Amino acid sequence: MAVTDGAPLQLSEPAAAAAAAGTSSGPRAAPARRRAQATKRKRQAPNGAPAAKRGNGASSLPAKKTAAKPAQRSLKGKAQKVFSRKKSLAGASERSQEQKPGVKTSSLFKNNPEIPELPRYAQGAHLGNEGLVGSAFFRVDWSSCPILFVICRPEVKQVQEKVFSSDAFHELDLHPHLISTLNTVLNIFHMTSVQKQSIPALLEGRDALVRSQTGSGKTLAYCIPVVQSLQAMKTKIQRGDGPYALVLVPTRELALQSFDTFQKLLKPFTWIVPGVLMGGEKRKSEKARLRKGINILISTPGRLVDHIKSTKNIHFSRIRWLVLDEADRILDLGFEKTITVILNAINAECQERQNVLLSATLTEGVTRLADISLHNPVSISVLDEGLGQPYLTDEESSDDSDSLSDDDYDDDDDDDDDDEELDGFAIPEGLEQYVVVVPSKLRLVCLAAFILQKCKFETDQKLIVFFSSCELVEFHYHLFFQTLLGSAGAPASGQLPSGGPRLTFLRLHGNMDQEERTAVFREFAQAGPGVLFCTDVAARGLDLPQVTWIVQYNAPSSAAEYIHRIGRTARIGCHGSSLLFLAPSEAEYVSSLASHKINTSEMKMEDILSVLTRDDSFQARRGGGQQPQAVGPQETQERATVLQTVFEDYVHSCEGTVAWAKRVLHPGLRDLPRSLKHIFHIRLLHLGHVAKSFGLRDAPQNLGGSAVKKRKVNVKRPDLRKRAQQKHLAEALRSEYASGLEAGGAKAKKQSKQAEADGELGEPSGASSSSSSSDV
Ligand SMILES: Nc1ncnc2c1ncn2[C@@H]1O[C@H](COP(=O)(O)OP(=O)(O)OP(=O)(O)O)[C@@H](O)[C@H]1O
Repeated sequence: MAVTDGAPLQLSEPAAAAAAAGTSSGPRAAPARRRAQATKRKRQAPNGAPAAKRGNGASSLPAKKTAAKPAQRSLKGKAQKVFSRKKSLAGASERSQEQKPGVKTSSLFKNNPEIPELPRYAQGAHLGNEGLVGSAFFRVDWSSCPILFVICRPEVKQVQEKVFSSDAFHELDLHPHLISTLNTVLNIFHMTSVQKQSIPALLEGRDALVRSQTGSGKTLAYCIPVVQSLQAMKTKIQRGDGPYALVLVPTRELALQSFDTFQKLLKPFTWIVPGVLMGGEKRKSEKARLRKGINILISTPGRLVDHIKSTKNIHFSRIRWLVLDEADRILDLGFEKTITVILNAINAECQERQNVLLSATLTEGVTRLADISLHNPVSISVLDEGLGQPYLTDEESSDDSDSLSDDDYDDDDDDDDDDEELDGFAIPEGLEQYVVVVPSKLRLVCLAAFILQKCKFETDQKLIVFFSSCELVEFHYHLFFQTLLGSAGAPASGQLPSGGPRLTFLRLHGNMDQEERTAVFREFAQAGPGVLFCTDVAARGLDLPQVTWIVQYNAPSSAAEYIHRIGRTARIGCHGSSLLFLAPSEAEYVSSLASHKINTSEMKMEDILSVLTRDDSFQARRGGGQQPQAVGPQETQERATVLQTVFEDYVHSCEGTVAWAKRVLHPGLRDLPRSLKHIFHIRLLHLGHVAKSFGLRDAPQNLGGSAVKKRKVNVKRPDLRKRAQQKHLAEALRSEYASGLEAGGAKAKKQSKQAEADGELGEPSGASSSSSSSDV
């Protein structure tokens, strides 16, 4: 991999000097002139970043429903407050620094909990830098790491699956134009393993239950037989005939993806018209398209039910194919009842059809769905033999995703298993998985350093960074965009080679309007190097080419989610890597993953941070420039402090951003599986330290200085405890729904009702979610 020199990022002198001295210039120190200049620039996009609403992430506006207006406003034009290239601004800042003592940036490297040693088989990875040795890096403070644990897990192997077969498409009995489209338009010649097994069976007219790893070509496995059979119908299909094939997918992006694939395959068969229905689109124009006729109908379940109820021109009398893609996800999102309504509607009009159900995992719910939707199906699984049963037993499958109760926060109740459905699930061979254990205080700088490492010092890097909620995505997107883009994203500086890496920041989550989501999805799919900040809205099924790294900044809610997230890289036989961030108190999660045959290697935080020594933008400056620069670990620490100061200065540059940072700080309030509560729990984190990872200088008052104290009170007073549990539950539900995917809880119900009223049911329906999965 080519390594390039980094472009220096020019910190204003005082910021650097303050950081070197452990201080920073506070926002109030900024003179009026500087503010005025910043305001003047407000509407100018930072260098290299467009000012459009969407696009490469240049927008200063958080997505519609996410961030509060004051915070939005405060963000505009702030970036260069810190990264000013203008001497006059630096000078102004310097003067203010002299006039008013700055705010101290407390040490990032003191009083951190010890980083526990991971089991030997989880180690060995490094970034390729001359390493800093971590042993002397931290002072142990056991008081902030109250729980000791012993890691003990079985040795596991990464499951591997042969992606490609040696069989070419032309060996199949397909229309020659279909084969040439595959070869010339899609540039595809040989079948993947799952295609090799599925396509012949489907061409024979069988129903099929298909299970295969992420990125193994499942979409074409059903698209090809559908197109082949429809173009071959004796009576030529007319547009006005309506749907011959119905494809149900869980999310809008997947609907678009499937639609794109059909569109390509149908190029030689122009009389067959594909169409997509999905939440977020205008219902009226969808009705008009239905009236004209759609022969291959791709839809999200909620929106289809909406049309079934309200659109006269929808009928299923000619349906020959029913495809349920990502069936596990459809059920996870609470669409069981919705699917039942759709099945009943189709069955009422036609019985004779082929049914295909594709799922990465086979839970009990998926099995039930297969039972009611498939007839004598062929079961296709291209996983290694002996990797477990395709179906789960009742005991293995505890489908409780939508049955949260107060007990979810009951510390004593650990009788549940989080991610039961992974037996036999495959991780692509070319995927290397890493974990980095980072104390809370250093989280933010570590993520920034990793992004800089990949995007500034390496070429052709495309990263997806997963967060657990829309708010977290918005917050970090803006924070990084405003503070880092000056260095890596706007390589006007001569040190980056011309045509070299150019950093793009994008974000994708469920609170963005559909137009923006579609644009971002398409842009990132086609983009070169860049970083996509997202929720799990992008975790499943999305085919985003050439993604090299998956970063999980917030841990996934289950091992299944972990696999879906990392499945966005190393697709279709390519190589890719993933990195999971964990706090020291969360290190045991490595064992939990290993128990599901998910084997990670450790990446050292020090190695990630050491990239900062290659970037003189973060050089700490000393008074008069007399003292020698630090070297080795000390230099890394100083530069990390400079970077943290940049973040803190930015966040504290106005009340809006401080308030925003406080609002998104909800550690441990996510809907995590009960069996993992002992790993991911707010009481195990030091809130003051966590606050630093949001660019805050102190722990927010309203969250209390010590979560441990809170807990003690709650233990003594059950009534308070219960109330706290309910509050946590509400937060968890809100957070999960806010990811744009998960449904459940009062808010989801309310939203669903609203959506029903608006006729916008493309996204998961809370009403459906609250229904019991056993209804199917
Ligand atoms: N036979 C093939 N040869 C080369 N590339 C292929 C082949 N089949 C599919 N692809 C490409 O592989 C990528 C992944 O395919 P696809 O999205 O269908 O995978 P998937 O199994 O549905 O993944 P996921 O489980 O994540 O949804 C796509 O870009 C697709 O064009």
